[in-house]
Amino acid sequence: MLIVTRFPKQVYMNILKATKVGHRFGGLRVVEDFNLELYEGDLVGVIGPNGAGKTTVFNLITGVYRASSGSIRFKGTELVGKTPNQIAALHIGRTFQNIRLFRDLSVLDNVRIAHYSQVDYTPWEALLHLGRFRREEQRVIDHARELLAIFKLEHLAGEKAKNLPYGLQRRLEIARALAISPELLLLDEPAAGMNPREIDQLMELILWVRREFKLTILLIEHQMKLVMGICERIQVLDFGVTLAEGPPKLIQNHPRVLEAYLGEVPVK
Ligand SMILES: Nc1ncnc2c1ncn2[C@@H]1O[C@H](COP(=O)(O)OP(=O)(O)OP(=O)(O)O)[C@@H](O)[C@H]1O
Repeated sequence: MLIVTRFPKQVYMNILKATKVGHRFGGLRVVEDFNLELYEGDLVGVIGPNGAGKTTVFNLITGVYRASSGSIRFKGTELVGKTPNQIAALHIGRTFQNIRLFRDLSVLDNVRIAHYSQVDYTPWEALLHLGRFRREEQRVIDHARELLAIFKLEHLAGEKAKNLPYGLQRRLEIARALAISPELLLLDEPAAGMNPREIDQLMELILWVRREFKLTILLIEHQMKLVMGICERIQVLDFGVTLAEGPPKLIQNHPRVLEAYLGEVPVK
């Protein structure tokens, strides 16, 4: 296992290592020679123009797509070839670019359902409502309520998800992703559609969640304020190829990044 020393006396374990990852849709190569290393506690951003391959990278990590080539290792375990459920069971959580809540279920049930890949009872115990089933059910409900309280959504527990304002739906998605107790959290455009005040709150929330849940976070974002404000490292994709990577200051002034973004997104 690779380790890196960032500060004296502290070592950080390698969490994710993507090596020479490639992906094609038919004849179209959308990710090429993608490399990424994440260390425990990292907060890293992936940026790039529309269609650059960012969400595809998330889908490759989470098993939605199977990489055409290369390797993606999570704490040493190869993810390529695993199903999304198997990958979630390894404690890799994610949110989606287009909110994917169960719109007609309550806020509480949205978080509750996410726990079921990890409950510890047999179908028989569930059918007969035996002790272990009841205890597990209570544990799931308690944990779901705890998460709602953390995300200041507890008072909306009984409300249908679709009735929440957009910003709160995004927050609920993050709460739900935390239900599987992730070690690695992937956030796909968490600030999409948010107003500047909501973005400020989201930035604080992401930093707090990372600290509180001891997470490693990889996020895709078009909102440069958020990316430049909280990410320690940024990887820039364009046409599936990494254009640049490094700390925000370096990326902000990188000529190839400015060129790729010209006329699209203000980098400052
Ligand atoms: N299921 C699919 N089948 C075919 N092509 C796809 C599929 N999903 C994505 N693509 C193509 O792959 C390329 C990369 O798409 P991707 O969604 O990863 O980009 P992105 O960087 O996340 O873009 P955006 O910022 O607009 O979300 C695009 O050209 C897209 O049209």
